[in-house]
Amino acid sequence: MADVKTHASSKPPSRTILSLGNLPPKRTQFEPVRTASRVDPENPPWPAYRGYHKFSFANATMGQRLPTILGKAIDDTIRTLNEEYDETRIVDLTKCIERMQELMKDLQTNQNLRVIKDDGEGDVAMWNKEIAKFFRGKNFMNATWLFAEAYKYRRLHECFSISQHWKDYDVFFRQKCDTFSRSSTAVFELSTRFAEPFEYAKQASDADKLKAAKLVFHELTQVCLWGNATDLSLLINMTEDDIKNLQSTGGEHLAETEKNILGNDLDKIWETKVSKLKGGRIDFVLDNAGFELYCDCVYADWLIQSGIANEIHFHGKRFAWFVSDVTRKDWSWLLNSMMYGSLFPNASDSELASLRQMAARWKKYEQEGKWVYEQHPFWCTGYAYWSLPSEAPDLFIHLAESDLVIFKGDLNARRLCYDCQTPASIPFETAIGPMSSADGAPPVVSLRTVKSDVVVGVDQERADKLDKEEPGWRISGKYAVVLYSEGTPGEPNP
Ligand SMILES: O=P(O)(O)OC[C@H]1O[C@](O)(CO)[C@@H](O)[C@@H]1O
Repeated sequence: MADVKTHASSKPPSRTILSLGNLPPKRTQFEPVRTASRVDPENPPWPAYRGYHKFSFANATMGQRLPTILGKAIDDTIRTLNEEYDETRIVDLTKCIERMQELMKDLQTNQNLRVIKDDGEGDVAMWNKEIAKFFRGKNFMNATWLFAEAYKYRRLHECFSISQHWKDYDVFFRQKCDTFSRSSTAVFELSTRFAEPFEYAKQASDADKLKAAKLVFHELTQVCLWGNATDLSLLINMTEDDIKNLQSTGGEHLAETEKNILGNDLDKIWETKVSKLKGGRIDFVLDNAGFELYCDCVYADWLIQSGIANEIHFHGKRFAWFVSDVTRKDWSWLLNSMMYGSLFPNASDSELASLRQMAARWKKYEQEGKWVYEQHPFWCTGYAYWSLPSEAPDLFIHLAESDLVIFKGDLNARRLCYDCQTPASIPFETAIGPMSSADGAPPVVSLRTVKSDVVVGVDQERADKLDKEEPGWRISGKYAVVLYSEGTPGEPNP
């Protein structure tokens, strides 16, 4: 073999200096970096966040938060194990715990992402196609944060879904129930206002009614928005008072917090959409169980009573997801414990009656088909919503029939915007790509308290100032956005 160092071709070429004076000037900003057709889960429209990025919340989440969350999940399962008496179930659950410990090892030693085992769930094909096409050879820290974090929750589900007796076990269920029962002040603040059917003043003219409806819309949308501040995955060490502060629902507090809504389309949503809607269909893509779900339901109740909607679809998760997301069990738990439970030992009889009155009405909505709870497998995948029309066309066509789709919370916002380093000033419509521009894309609202890096639809100067003066503002949950896209009416063509 020729010595590479002395071979003629290894000599550096002599330097040629080009004069480029007549070419167009260099640009420094290219937006978006990738056009929709070149975007894929490993290559979002702007550079992705990844676990190894120390500048991003991805790093703390993948490195510390996820192992802590998994450790608590193991503790919960051991508690259940200690309460079990049947030998076959005990042996079966012990294996689930061993699988969780293996997952912990994979996470802490940053293993490559393997395929999901076939546990008969409707999402296995979607997961494995995405892993095979885009994440082969990637590990927890260098895969995109959105995918790696979602993948961890799917692997956690697999620990149970391949068991015999514990397929639907929810390691976060105890915690979810617990926060709702610790939210009594805000729970009764709302139930005592909204238990009685909503009515306009007797002499009110149509104009008065519209004005009153606008005010209620403004305030209830904010109640629904700030209900998202109580997120179990972040509030592990919260005191009762901290929770109370986050949940204040009084008018004064709302006026104060409206200043913290950095991108605020509330008026636009009312003027162009909600005020014109009569007997429409509204969809909620839910986020957290317990108090946030309760706020969503209070809001949905008013949307029905005011005649704005006659059908509400609630989209939840099929299994335990990002700690506190709503599953069907959480949904039933909320309505039934409001109706029959004894969660609030210090509440007065009249407060408890208000809660039961509301629960009875909500259950009736369900029986009448005015409220529909759904759980499409796509919601528990690692795909961003840019992929919703192509990966879940049935779901897209279903959403296209809605008059308004409200996406709750931070994770939904991350998935709408592809969870990448989008400049803050990029308009919401651009940031959500096909969910705004695809044929049939429905009107979409994002109600989000900001708890992770990606922020769009916000004045760039304000975002830059906060980056400089208030480090941590992107993950504190102190700020929020209410962003709206009108969509692209027409026949869906996913
Ligand atoms: O319940 P939310 O509002 O979706 O928030 C979930 C939290 O978890 C994260 O996914 C990070 O783990 C962030 O999106 C956010 O901090």
